[in-house]
Amino acid sequence: MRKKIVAGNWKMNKTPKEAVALIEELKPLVASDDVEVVFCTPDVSLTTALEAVKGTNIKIGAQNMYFEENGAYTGETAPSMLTEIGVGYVIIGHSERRAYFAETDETVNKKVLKAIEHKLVPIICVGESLEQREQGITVDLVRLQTKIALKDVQPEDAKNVVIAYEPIWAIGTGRTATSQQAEEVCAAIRQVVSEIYSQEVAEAVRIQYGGSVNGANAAELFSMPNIDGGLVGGASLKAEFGKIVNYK
Ligand SMILES: O=C(CO)COP(=O)(O)O
Repeated sequence: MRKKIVAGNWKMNKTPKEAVALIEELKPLVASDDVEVVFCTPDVSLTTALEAVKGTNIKIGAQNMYFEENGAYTGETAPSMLTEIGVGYVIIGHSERRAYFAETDETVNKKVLKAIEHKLVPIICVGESLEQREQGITVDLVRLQTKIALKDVQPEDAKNVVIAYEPIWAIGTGRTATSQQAEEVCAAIRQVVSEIYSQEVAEAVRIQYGGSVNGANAAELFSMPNIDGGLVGGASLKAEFGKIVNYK
């Protein structure tokens, strides 16, 4: 049985002080033995966030990292900088990074490989635009994004990655994919993982849905057979996140 994983992507929200206040508010609400809970905070809040979650099951993740070890890459964060402070997860290839910061399937793959080398769990984001959905190429596109992201990833490592299916048209719009739409694409992702590796790897890999997940729709989405939790934006910054984690 795959353990569900619900991650909050805080995006560029909350100063370090605000992050602590939010974590203190959410701590009692997100307590769960069944669900892995991750808060992905801005980099400058990671240290205080790690302090704030001590003694709980909550894990802390970053929202991005670079694929080099160190060097002249102004403004970037190296994987060892994350692991040294105790970060365990990192979002890779979010559609906002692809749209505003020129990330490509190839840089996503480099980051995934580097994250794995450093024993960070990558949360790899894939998903189509509205135009692509209307063209009927969603599954083709998401298959391709998944294949390129996992290039050269070894089967044992692939079992531990998390893939987040986030249709761009559903992000921050209040327009959630229906559970059938989300399930169809998450099933297609699991199918491509089984084609690349094996049924065993496909059964192990966790696939999240993201895009306007809220307290009211989480239960239906997360009960679908191929949806193993969610990557949550707006609603992860509110008490509502507790309802999403405890969706049952
Ligand atoms: O982009 C998202 C999570 O990474 C989803 O954002 P919203 O939940 O705000 O739609």
